[in-house]
Amino acid sequence: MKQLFRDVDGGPLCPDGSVACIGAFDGLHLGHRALVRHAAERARALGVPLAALSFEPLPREFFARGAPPPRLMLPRARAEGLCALGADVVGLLRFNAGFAAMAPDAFARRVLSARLRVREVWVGPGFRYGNRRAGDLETLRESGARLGFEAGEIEPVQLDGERVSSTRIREALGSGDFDTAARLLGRPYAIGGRVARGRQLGRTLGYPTANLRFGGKVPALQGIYATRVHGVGDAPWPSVSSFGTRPTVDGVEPLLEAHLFDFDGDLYGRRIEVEFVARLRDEEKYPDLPTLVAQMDRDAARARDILMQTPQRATA
Ligand SMILES: Cc1cc2nc3c(=O)[nH]c(=O)nc-3n(C[C@H](O)[C@H](O)[C@H](O)COP(=O)(O)O)c2cc1C
Ligand SMILES: Nc1ncnc2c1ncn2[C@@H]1O[C@H](COP(=O)(O)OP(=O)(O)O)[C@@H](O)[C@H]1O
Repeated sequence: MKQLFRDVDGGPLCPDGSVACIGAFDGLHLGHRALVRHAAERARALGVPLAALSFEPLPREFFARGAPPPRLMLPRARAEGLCALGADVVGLLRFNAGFAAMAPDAFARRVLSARLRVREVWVGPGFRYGNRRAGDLETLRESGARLGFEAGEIEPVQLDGERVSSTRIREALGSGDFDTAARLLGRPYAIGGRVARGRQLGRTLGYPTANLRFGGKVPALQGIYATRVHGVGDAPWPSVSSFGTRPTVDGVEPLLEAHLFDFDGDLYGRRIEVEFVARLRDEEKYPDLPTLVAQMDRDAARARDILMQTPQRATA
């Protein structure tokens, strides 16, 4: 990670100026990538750093409160992805009541001007910001005229005649359509994290599983999947994974658990990425553990077959 900040106020982060791009950036799909890459080119042309601005929690999570909408990626993966696309500074601004109440011009003054000394700001089509979503490209340009920056928006990125959006990706993931999700994302859908300890029951069932927490967020998919785990061997590791609350063992917190085929070793604390290849079924509550294990045997056999027949999806 290059430089991460979370607060609206504080000292200038880019004293010699910057180019900024702003978005929720959930998923970092083809549209987000086009925006960040364009802003990165502008930053290079002007010889200043690129600041990518996003929010945590996501605005729609903040407003939904009780029933937050599912999300595609955790903040760490989003920040790392933004850096990989060319951001030198990443802002994951704390989206709280105070932030939501900020007028558009105050956002421009405090964040864009005081903290980042922006010279250009780039946003996606239809971008809105500030209290009651009152800010748009026009208000950004008005603030810029006073504060000394320019603002622009990129063309919408389309796929199959429709705009690429996080909503379309959530829908594709929900129905297990990983080909469509991968085409919208420009890479296969994967969830990364650090392997945590569980109840150590898996090994007694013959299925040790590397567990990833989803940080209390609502994932965009649930069920049993054929997967490939990145970060263990040199090549993606064939595996079968469960993403759910484990009703059979009275689980509560949703966990992503990956069982790596023909692997025996300690993964605790390791950073891995679980790439989703195909959906096998919904999670079920079984009457006892032998019934669950018999089903896991069938899941594992099917996952092996599918993985053998499915080539690695490409990254754009
Ligand atoms: C392929 C696979 C399928 C699973 N299917 C279910 C399921 O349908 N219902 C369920 O309650 N748990 C399911 N689980 C989760 C197990 O209950 C869990 O892995 C087990 O309790 C071990 O937990 P531990 O990692 O905390 O030791 C599945 C796990 C795997 C690897
Ligand atoms: N084939 C395997 N797939 C996944 N994890 C494995 C495997 N073999 C050993 N492990 C290790 O065992 C741990 C999982 O064992 P498990 O009994 O399910 O414990 P826990 O409940 O703590 O996840 C993993 O985190 C990893 O360190």
